[in-house]
Amino acid sequence: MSILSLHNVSRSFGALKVTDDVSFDVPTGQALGIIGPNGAGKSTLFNLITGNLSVDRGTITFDGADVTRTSAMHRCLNGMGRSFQIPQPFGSLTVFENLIVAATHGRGLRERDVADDCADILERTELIDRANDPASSLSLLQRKRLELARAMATQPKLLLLDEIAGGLTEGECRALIQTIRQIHASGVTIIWIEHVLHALNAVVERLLVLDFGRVIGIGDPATIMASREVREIYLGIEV
Ligand SMILES: Nc1ncnc2c1ncn2[C@@H]1O[C@H](COP(=O)(O)OP(=O)(O)OP(=O)(O)O)[C@@H](O)[C@H]1O
Repeated sequence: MSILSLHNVSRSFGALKVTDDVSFDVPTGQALGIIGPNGAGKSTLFNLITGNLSVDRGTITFDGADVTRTSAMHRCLNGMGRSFQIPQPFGSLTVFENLIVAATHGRGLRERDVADDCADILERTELIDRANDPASSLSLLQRKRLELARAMATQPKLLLLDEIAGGLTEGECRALIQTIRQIHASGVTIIWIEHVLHALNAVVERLLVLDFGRVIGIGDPATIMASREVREIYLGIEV
């Protein structure tokens, strides 16, 4: 059973085809990693999946329903949560208030109905000690954790992570991986765009490679990373 299916999805910006006839399925409960060179179209693909951009052609099915023409808000309310490449929390609000905003808007509920869940998410993302501090006072790792927590506050069935490990030290990266593994183990399906390959490989069961907007490989991570095409195109290694 797939929670997400893309069928022949394409999108251009003017003459530039950024998403080119992309089709793939994500089985419920799986973690899928997406890799590819800068400009390959990874973030654009996320924006098409979440409804932040509209497709030119093709269909997107989420949780059994065709969502191709629905809004980003509709998809969020129905269980798609995402983080953004550049965290943009409400800096003057506290960490807890940031979660409340995400939860009330992302789930269509009132504050008193989401407060306990928000506290629980702050525990799981190791931010509970910073709950009453302004978001602007957080370290980079904590801002990444808040980005993750805000996505989790919408109670996603499918969590999309856009380069959440970028810029972290090795130790910070390991700590974040641990949290993401725990979220995945709790049953959340994950699609994760990442350049930090060891972080991806610690979590995902399948890898998809994009190049010039096309899927050039999808499968188990070891097979994908060993393939001649991926090594040539993505890693720039001549074989
Ligand atoms: N709104 C837009 N208008 C015009 N061109 C765009 C737009 N958004 C993205 N592009 C172009 O589409 C291509 C793919 O961009 P995208 O951000 O999806 O790539 P990416 O794989 O996520 O890159 P990175 O790894 O650097 O984040 C790039 O050439 C980019 O300049």
